[in-house]
Amino acid sequence: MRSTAIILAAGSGKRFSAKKKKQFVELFDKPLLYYSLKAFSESNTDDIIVVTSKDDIDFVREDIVKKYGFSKVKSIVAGGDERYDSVYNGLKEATGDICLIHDSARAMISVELINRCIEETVKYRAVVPAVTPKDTIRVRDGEFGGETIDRNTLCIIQTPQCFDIALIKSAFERLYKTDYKTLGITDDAMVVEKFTDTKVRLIEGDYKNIKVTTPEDIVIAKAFLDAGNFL
Ligand SMILES: Nc1ccn([C@@H]2O[C@H](COP(=O)(O)OP(=O)(O)OP(=O)(O)O)[C@@H](O)[C@H]2O)c(=O)n1
Ligand SMILES: C[C@](O)(CO)[C@H](O)COP(=O)(O)O
Repeated sequence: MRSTAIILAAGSGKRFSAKKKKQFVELFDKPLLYYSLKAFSESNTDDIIVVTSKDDIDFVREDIVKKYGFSKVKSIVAGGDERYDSVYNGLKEATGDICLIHDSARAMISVELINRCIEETVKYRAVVPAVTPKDTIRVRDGEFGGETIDRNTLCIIQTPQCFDIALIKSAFERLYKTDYKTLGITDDAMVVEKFTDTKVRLIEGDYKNIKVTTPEDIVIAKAFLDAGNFL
């Protein structure tokens, strides 16, 4: 089974509110995107597609992919306005049997989790990593807290989100035939479950697999790198 990873790096980082896009912010002299590319390159993934802003394609090719020798990268394509648009642009280039869709903002992704995702996707066709919340979770009700939800009935969804390639391509083709901008699509599992009859299997994620979203997160990511294999 051949696998293709789509590494998403075309966001604008509004919540990160920094001069530089978060996927290019450096940790130990390497851009955040480097860490996902390193992990997927060292994993059992066969091919990699990077999706980045049109203006950043040359930088990604010359200053990241070629500089660090990420030879599994087969193409670098332009992203779109929303995450799902970027995913769709990556899917147009994806080949093989299974596809792993990963946020480059989740720079602490491990080779172990990637390989486990591949193994599970070969069996179940649709797989996402998830972790159990550590905090108490409540529904918002205006300025007040609403119902408190039993956190053991909830899970925090991560990436890579992994699918049989024909399944995910078919789901996205159907998505774009609808009024998709009104659907509030925030991940790929939603698309598969809305537009196919496939249930998405949850596998154990990794608390280190955080999504760098606000400035505090880059400090946490640096601490994880500092900790190395200790954690
Ligand atoms: N149009 C987009 C939007 C997001 N992403 C990628 O999807 C991942 C998750 O998105 P998010 O963390 O929301 O990144 P941004 O959209 O950049 O952040 P913000 O919402 O704060 O602008 C990131 O790796 C981001 O680069 C993308 O490739 N194309
Ligand atoms: C795909 C995702 O990482 C799963 O938790 C998340 O939905 C991405 O959300 P974002 O707002 O695009 O960062």
